[in-house]
Amino acid sequence: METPSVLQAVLRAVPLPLTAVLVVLAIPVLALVISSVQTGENEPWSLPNWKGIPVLGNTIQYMADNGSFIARASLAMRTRDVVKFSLGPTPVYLVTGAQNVQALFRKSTSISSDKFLLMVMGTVMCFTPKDYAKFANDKTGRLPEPVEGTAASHKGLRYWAEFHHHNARSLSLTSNTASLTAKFYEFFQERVRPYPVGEWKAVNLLHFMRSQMAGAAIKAMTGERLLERSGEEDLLGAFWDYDTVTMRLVYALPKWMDPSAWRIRDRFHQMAVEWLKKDFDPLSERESVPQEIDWHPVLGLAFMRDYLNWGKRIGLSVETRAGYFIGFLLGLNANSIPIAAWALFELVQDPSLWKAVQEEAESAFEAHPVSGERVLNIQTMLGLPLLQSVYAEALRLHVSVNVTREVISDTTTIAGYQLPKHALIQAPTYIASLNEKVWGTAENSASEFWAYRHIRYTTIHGSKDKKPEFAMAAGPSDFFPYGGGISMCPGRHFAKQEIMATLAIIVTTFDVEMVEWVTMDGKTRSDRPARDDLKWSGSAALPPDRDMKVRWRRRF
Ligand code: HEM
Repeated sequence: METPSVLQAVLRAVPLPLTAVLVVLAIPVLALVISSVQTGENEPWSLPNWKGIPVLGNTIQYMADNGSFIARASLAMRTRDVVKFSLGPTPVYLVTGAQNVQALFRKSTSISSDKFLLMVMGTVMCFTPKDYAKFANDKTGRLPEPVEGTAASHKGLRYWAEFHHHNARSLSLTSNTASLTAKFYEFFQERVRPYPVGEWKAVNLLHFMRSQMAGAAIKAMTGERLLERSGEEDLLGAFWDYDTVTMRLVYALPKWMDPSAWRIRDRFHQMAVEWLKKDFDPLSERESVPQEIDWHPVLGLAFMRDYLNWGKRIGLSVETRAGYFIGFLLGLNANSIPIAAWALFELVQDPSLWKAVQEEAESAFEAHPVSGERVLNIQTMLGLPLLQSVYAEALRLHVSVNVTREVISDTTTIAGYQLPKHALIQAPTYIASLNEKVWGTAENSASEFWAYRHIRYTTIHGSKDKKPEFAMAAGPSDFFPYGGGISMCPGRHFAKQEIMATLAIIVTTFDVEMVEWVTMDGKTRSDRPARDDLKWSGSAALPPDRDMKVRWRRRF
């Protein structure tokens, strides 16, 4: 069971005056640090400190209750495109609006996405201090050509460029995504098939997705040995616990202040270390598995094998390799699964929508030319307008990532404001994708799930009939759940295929009826529907804070 961080516990348990006293005690030290960070000229409007707590007010709220922080910032950003606040000693500029968001995603020598990843490497991804330093000292960037002026002073490997090549590029390749989707589809089907045809069974949907969708995705990516080694239930339990503490780790409170978060991380990390040490490395050394073998039961998919062997080749420790591997598992599951669950919740609550998606999804299944087995044609599925619209709507409503960049040149300009070196710029997806002016219509406000929001009807040539087509209801500056630019999520193609395939399989395989909302223990009836769990605000997809109990019956 996850325990709150010290900061959260203090905020919950201590009456504000005392919290304020604690904070005020820290002010002299912080004021000193803050005064040493240059701020830019021509400053944008500053967000007032939370509860009037001087210096640290916004930092406390950002770290302990990011959801409320973003809600407060969102109000301020109704009339402003840039708002400033301080996160500890670092000035942060929140931005919204097409030009500002696009400026973040453009190729640039002034801003970089490496800082945020470094924060993650040192905490969530368990890099050893020695390996962390290799990345921290490499200023040459991710592109094939080093950042101007850095090549001469750089010695040794270009870690960022290598990392980007293996991590991001490999997953962006269509062939790798196709392999992953094919395996995921196979293993997810295996988990749906055992349900008896025609018999009603009770299922908690979120729990089902967190166990079966995650189990199938991990097996597809890494083979079956990792799951068998600790037992699937234990491994997934450790994974979801780890997922719960990532925000606490990123805004790293020292271990002594928040030991449980680090213990939870270390437990899951250790499972990956054991797998690498006892299964992956010995077998990779004994046999060279050719690239043509796409999926191996102990070593996983070819591109994942390559990624893990790359770390070894360039001298990263087994702890660091296990660390970037568990970071990858986080990418693989922590966002797609809540989004798929939210989409399912919506479909179950609206039987006519379920039926419409079911009929549409049926059209993407066909008989396999050799075995005659019913299979999903992924390309056809990706073109289904309603299913795509449901997927996009779930992402729009439930992803809250503060896409982060650091100013790395002496200064840079956004919306006419000069931002100083080392300042952070953040574009919160939650502000852009809930903007009423952009997404709202007379019938459907921006905050509502409307399955048909991203569908337009076009005339069929020579006919009076109209045909539905998928078209995002707004542009990429208002919808960027996968970030953008060089560090844009490399898993986005797989995520889309995984989420849509999961929905297509479930709606076509089962008839479903809602029973009730339940709390996260899976048993206790909840008197309200699920809401976004804002503990994840700023970092990822927001999971539902309630589960939905349904009964379903296999149709064939
Ligand atoms: C709904 C699903 C997903 C969402 C909303 C999501 C969102 C994001 C976002 C916002 C970023 C940072 C982008 C930026 O800085 O501009 C990111 C990075 C990343 N994601 Fe995803 N992601 C999803 C699924 C996945 C999947 C399935 C994988 C792996 C199979 C994955 C792997 C990664 C990796 C490795 C990075 C780091 C990229 C880098 O910095 O070079 N993600 N993701």
